[in-house]
Amino acid sequence: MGKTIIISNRLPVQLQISNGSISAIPSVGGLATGMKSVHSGSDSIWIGWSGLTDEDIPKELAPQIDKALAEHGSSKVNLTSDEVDGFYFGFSNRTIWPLFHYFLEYSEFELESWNVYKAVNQKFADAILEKAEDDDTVWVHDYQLMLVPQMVREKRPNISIGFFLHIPFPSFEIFRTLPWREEVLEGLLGADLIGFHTYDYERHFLSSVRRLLGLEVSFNDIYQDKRIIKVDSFPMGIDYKKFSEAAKEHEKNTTEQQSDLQQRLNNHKRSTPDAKLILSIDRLDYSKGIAKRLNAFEYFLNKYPQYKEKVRLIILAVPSRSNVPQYQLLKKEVDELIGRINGDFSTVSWTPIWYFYRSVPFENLIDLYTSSDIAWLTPLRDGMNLVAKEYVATRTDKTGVLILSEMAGSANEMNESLLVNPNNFEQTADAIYEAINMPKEEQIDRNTELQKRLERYNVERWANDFMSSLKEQKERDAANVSKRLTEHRLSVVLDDFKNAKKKMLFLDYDGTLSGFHADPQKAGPDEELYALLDALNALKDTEVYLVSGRDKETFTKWFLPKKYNMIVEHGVWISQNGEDFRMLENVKNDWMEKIRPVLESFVDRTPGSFIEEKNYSLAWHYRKTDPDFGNLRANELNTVLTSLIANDDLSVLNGNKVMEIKSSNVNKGRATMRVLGEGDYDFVLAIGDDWTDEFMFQELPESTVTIKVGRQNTHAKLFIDDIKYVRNVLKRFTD
Ligand SMILES: O=P(O)(O)OC[C@H]1O[C@H](O[C@H]2O[C@H](CO)[C@@H](O)[C@H](O)[C@H]2O)[C@H](O)[C@@H](O)[C@@H]1O
Ligand SMILES: O=c1ccn([C@@H]2O[C@H](COP(=O)(O)OP(=O)(O)O)[C@@H](O)[C@H]2O)c(=O)[nH]1
Repeated sequence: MGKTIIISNRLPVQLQISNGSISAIPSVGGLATGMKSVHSGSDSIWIGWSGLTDEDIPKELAPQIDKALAEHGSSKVNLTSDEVDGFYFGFSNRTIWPLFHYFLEYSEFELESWNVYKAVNQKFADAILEKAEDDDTVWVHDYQLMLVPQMVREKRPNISIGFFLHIPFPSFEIFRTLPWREEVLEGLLGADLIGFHTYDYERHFLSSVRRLLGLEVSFNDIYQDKRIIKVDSFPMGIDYKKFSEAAKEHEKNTTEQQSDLQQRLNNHKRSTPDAKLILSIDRLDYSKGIAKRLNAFEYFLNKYPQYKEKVRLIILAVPSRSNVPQYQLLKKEVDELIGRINGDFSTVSWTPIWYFYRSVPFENLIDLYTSSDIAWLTPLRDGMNLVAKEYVATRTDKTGVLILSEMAGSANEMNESLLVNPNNFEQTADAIYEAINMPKEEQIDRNTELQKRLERYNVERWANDFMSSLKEQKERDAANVSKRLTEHRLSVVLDDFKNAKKKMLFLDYDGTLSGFHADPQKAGPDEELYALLDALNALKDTEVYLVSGRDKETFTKWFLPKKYNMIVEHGVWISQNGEDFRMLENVKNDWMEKIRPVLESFVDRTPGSFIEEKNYSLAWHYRKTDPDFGNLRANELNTVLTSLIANDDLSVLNGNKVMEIKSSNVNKGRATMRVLGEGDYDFVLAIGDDWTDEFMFQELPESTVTIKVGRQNTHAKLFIDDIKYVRNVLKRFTD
């Protein structure tokens, strides 16, 4: 097991140079604060941006910079100020951040900053490649580095790569507006495991992958050519012990040991013992809803005037991304709002809002958390919001009320808090009222549950879960690879084939010999395929059967003149040596009158779907339908049909974007077994791609070489990645 390489834009510390000397200050923001705890306890290296541009660093200080970072287990990626502008202040925070937080109107789509984003992602990938060995694990973090997984994968196909997104993944309707949406998805799919904070973000991502890349998704696996990518949700926790113990220590402080801030907070408590302190802490970011919170506070004071002079709101707004115009505007808006509210409501002995625009050291954070009766955290959108968790962790006596926005990822796990929609002032004002008046016992009950969960699923557990899931995914991949039809395995199969006396090849058509097309009639054979099938049919002592679910008219047109052997409609019809099709099974089709209207009603209600009518079966195709909607309708149809056909001898086959209703005693396994019974074959091969081919894989004799096209679960013994490879393999039989 190799080392772990953590990679993120923000390192655990930010370097500053003043008067020729370097200082390292802790980074603010959930990614850095949370990952810091994970990093400190392991032998990982952390690669990221130091916070200084190349232009900021005098040549003579360069070695000291590396040394200062190495003390924190970190190493840097060098960025020029133009790169920081285009990559960080540009594409990351003027395009992706607003878009992924549903601020579509703030998103700028500039080709120039996209190009810088790509180039800088390449720089980060190169920094990993420089340090990584094949048995290392690379853990890439966040939206600034979404192209890195694929860039590393290209150069190191076997390395283990995890990616975690710390912000929301927006719904498809929002994500689709990004001009470079496919590139971003493909970048992420370079990872083996992609993690999100919540199931909602995960399903939005999967929906975009299905719709924009057309990839097959089964549960939380994405099937991409030769790889399976796992997607899952891992809600990030906090270093619970660090916060709860700091709070316990804090209680022991004598007055002299207390910070200035704590003394100021104490004065407040002393002067107005029955007044409540409400705390709001965020980076100054429009996604955090600070301006809205101020308006809601004003609304509260007007709705419940009895609380004037009885509540005080402390706003800690941490400076963030101040080169981005939207953040500058927000700063102005917040300053003005606070000025106005304080102007309107202040009395001689009371200012309703205390405002701090800065970041504070850890000990002051603990002062604020432990002194506040209520934490009011109502982002408009937030990937997780760790502050909410930190506040609860510091409540050593279990009192305190958390008012949390439904739009924060943490709301999913913090049901015992007062959850509000930040846009609903009425509800928010009532929540503040409820928080002020909540009996102590109820506060304790709620926090007891919250603390139990936060203590159990802490940041260490979160990181371990992610890493074990990544490891499992790699092992699963390796197990899968053990079934791949490698060159070595193929040569064994070819030897057996050559040494056999009487040989049989069963070949499925769609998805095996030919690719899919939205219109099945357009997926006809090409010249290369005819040439291949001619060559196979010319082989000595070898019989070849095309085994398909297709109707006999289509195969008559495509293949009868070639005199290929064919089994169609899953085994209803057979044609041998160019003879007309004859029935292999005695089946009826009078049931179709009952089923057809049901399928027609589904076609009417499912745009893009259509019915294919065969002699003895009906198929409902939904390849052209929106994938989520198609699957939903397919499930619905399955339920309707299952009850409808309960007394008939019919079954429903769920194929690749098609549902087919046919006689139960017809399937490819039974049909191929009948043909096989006509001779004494000592080599049999069956190859197919979908569910209907599993009948062959299961029913043919154990010695059969069964090959699945694709990576989905199968009864076949071997798998092949794609159609192109199928053709190459079959060509080898003719050499
Ligand atoms: O690095 P910055 O541009 O200064 O921004 C600070 C971080 O903000 C974002 O934090 C997110 O991660 C938290 C932990 O998972 C989560 O609780 C929060 O909801 C997110 O907004 C950003 O994702 C990080 O990359 C930044 O470093
Ligand atoms: O002055 C401050 C204020 C906040 N924080 C930390 O910044 C993080 C904020 O993370 P959160 O997930 O709430 O939001 P983000 O800023 O990452 O969007 C939390 O761990 C806080 O403890 C900090 O280090 N110094």
